Amino acid sequence: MTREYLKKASLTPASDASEVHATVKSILADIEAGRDDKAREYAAKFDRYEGNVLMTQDEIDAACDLVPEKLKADIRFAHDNVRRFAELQKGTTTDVEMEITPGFVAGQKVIPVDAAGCYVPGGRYSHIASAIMTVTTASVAGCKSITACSPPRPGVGVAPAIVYAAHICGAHNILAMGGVQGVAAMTYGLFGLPRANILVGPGNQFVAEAKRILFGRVGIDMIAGPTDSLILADKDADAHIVATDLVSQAEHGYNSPVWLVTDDRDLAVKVMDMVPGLIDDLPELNRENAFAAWRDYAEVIVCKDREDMAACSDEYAPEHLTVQAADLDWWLKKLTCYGSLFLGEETTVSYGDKATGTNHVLPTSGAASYTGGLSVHKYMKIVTWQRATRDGSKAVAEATARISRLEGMEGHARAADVRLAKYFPGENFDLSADG
Ligand SMILES: NC(=O)C1=CN([C@@H]2O[C@H](COP(=O)(O)OP(=O)(O)OC[C@H]3O[C@@H](n4cnc5c(N)ncnc54)[C@H](O)[C@@H]3O)[C@@H](O)[C@H]2O)C=CC1
Ligand SMILES: O=C(O)[C@@H](O)CS(=O)(=O)O
Ligand SMILES: [Zn+2]
Repeated sequence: MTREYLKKASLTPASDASEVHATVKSILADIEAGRDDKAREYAAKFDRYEGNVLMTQDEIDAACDLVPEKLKADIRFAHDNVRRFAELQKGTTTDVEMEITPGFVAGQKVIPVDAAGCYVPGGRYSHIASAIMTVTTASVAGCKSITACSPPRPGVGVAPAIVYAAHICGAHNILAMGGVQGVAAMTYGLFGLPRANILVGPGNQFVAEAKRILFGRVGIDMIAGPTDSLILADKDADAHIVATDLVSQAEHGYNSPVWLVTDDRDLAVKVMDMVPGLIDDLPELNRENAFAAWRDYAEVIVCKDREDMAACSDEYAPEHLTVQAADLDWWLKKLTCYGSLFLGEETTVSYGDKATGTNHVLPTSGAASYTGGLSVHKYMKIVTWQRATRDGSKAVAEATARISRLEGMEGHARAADVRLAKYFPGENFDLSADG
């Protein structure tokens, strides 16, 4: 049996890519030329915001005062989990050194980048959790300057809970600016900010494209665009939970794909019957997003067995991958392409999105085939160093001279020759290409 598509997407995240590219490229060029004033113009155009951009301490304090105590406690709970997980990950990459050959030592040193620019999305929803995920990891990495930027609401500014989260997680600057203009402000060093060395954080297709275009002059974490999610479910999965979980991630936006992959046709049919009712039951904005995402981007695929399900999932390389099937250890071992994996019904993508401690800034649109999500490591440069004694350099110099000469790189070879001549006068070396 080949794979059977009970539902096939009519659109993919690449559908409007060239239009988005042209729009973003021209906004970036405009802002690079027109600096702060041009960025303000775009904020007025896209977000109807004309207020202060770089938040003052008084503005930050006033926003924090507006956040209810219970929500503050929840934000601190999530921050603590993300911080401790980031610290654990940081400990896995450390400075090391070894004596490569006698007298010749080579080492690795881990250095955090100076300035991190953290994008916190806020067009449709107030992504408090994204502020926690990005700022906390930058802070644990040891970045000296951390800027959080997020779209302001007209007449209000950045959502107070986002300001509170960015502040307690360690942001040094908070910028009331979203979209391409926010990304540009951090990259070009507008509003008195230092130029970012790395841009991190998720966002819509405009934000993701801005990061993609700017990559090279600034580092980026990855392409973390519109959310996507895949659920692997077998015959024993609870159809209501599977359907609820699919809808939970389709609400992100009209362009958020969700996919169900199963080897049980009956389960697939049950889930497809349930989804429209669950979408109807959502508040208006969420309903509109999920309705369009389910109609245009969702897929339901019946595979012949679990081997085929795993292969199918790896082809999608989803941002979020959930397994609601027997033998979770088998799946953990088998699956290779995902941003974050949720094993069993007892956990769910929403937990990881908001509070578990694993990062929710994750690769989308298949990028999980080559990268994982945001972690403390994305801010850390792993560099190398070396030093040698004169005796220790001898064997390396001889090999270098001969290899360089064989390559035709006489200048390189002579850098070795002069050292051999200086350190070992009177000794003869055969440093010819065929020596
Ligand atoms: N991959 C990941 O790890 C995560 C991804 N996300 C994704 O982040 C996204 C958030 O999107 P939004 O709510 O829209 O917030 P957003 O903050 O990413 O985008 C809002 C900004 O988009 C700009 N914009 C809107 N229309 C535009 C246009 N026509 N031309 C140029 N700029 C325009 C505006 O300047 C506005 O400030 C969703 O797609 C969600 O799925 C969210 C969290 C995590
Ligand atoms: O793409 C993601 O990771 C989002 O699901 C995270 S959140 O739900 O917007 O917090
Ligand atoms: Zn989510």
